[in-house]
Amino acid sequence: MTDDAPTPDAPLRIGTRGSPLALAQAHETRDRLMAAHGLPEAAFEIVVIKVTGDRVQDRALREIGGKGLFTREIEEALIAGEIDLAVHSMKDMPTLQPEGLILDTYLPREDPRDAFVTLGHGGLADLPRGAVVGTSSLRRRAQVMARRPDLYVVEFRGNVQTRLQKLRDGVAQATFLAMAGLNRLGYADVAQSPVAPEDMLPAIAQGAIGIERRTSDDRVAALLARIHHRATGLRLAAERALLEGLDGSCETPIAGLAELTGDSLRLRGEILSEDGARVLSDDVTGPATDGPEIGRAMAAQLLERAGPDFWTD
Ligand SMILES: NCc1[nH]cc(CCC(=O)O)c1CC(=O)O
Repeated sequence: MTDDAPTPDAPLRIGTRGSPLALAQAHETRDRLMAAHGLPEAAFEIVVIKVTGDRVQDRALREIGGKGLFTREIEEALIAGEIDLAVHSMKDMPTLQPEGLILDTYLPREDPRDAFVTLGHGGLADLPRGAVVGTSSLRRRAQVMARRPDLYVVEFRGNVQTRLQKLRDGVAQATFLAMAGLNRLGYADVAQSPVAPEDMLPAIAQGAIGIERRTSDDRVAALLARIHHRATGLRLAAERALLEGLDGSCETPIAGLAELTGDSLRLRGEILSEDGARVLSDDVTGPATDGPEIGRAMAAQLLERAGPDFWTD
């Protein structure tokens, strides 16, 4: 290791939210850095930052600020030099980073699929007429309504335990969670079944962890270079170009998934009206390194087909 490696006296400060999933992701980042550089655990410090999105539990996220709600305060700490890197669920990240920050390091992606979680109802198709599905995601809401217009969708927030309790209390018959979150938290026993992307295309970047740093910090850049997962980076480049082209925020139901097979990349994208009545999708395969172009072209194509009033009607 070089002279400027972090030490127990001057540890590398890893910023994260305090939720169980965020902490698991910060620990995974630390463990990968330890292994890649032969550093002791004491060379790292996990710094928990309280963010608005975690404090406010009684309102829908899009009412209190939409995308960036879980990340803005962490980015401020990074800019202020209170932490040296920030670990994020890429699904929650806007496509543009604040001046002075860069987000180009990805850990190997977890399962990107959604999980259908229920206490004894099989799959979405097996739910009785008029059953209730809990979700706070506009995408999942629209996708459920597209396939089962007879169902009711109610707002569902909180951690995995809270949501399972709501199912036990009969507030809803089913909910959706990211497989990645369940896997990272070790909830293998939770009543769940992965939903095929053909049935429900996941959120852009679902299951991917990204690490943000100060653009000027060459030392951290060098440390992170060794844990970057290239294949995840290629997939995310395609998905996030699609998101950026669609100008996606939390306020619009958008789904997308890129997959790599050897040197070829397949990108699937989908936009939905909020009530799920209109669904437009696209599926394009091209060279693995053309993700940004494929994503941008798909966004333009979908917007063209959607017309100006798709999300405002
Ligand atoms: N919006 C919240 C959020 N952000 C990332 C994940 C799951 C983990 C991931 O996708 O990486 C979740 C919860 C969920 O959708 O179940």
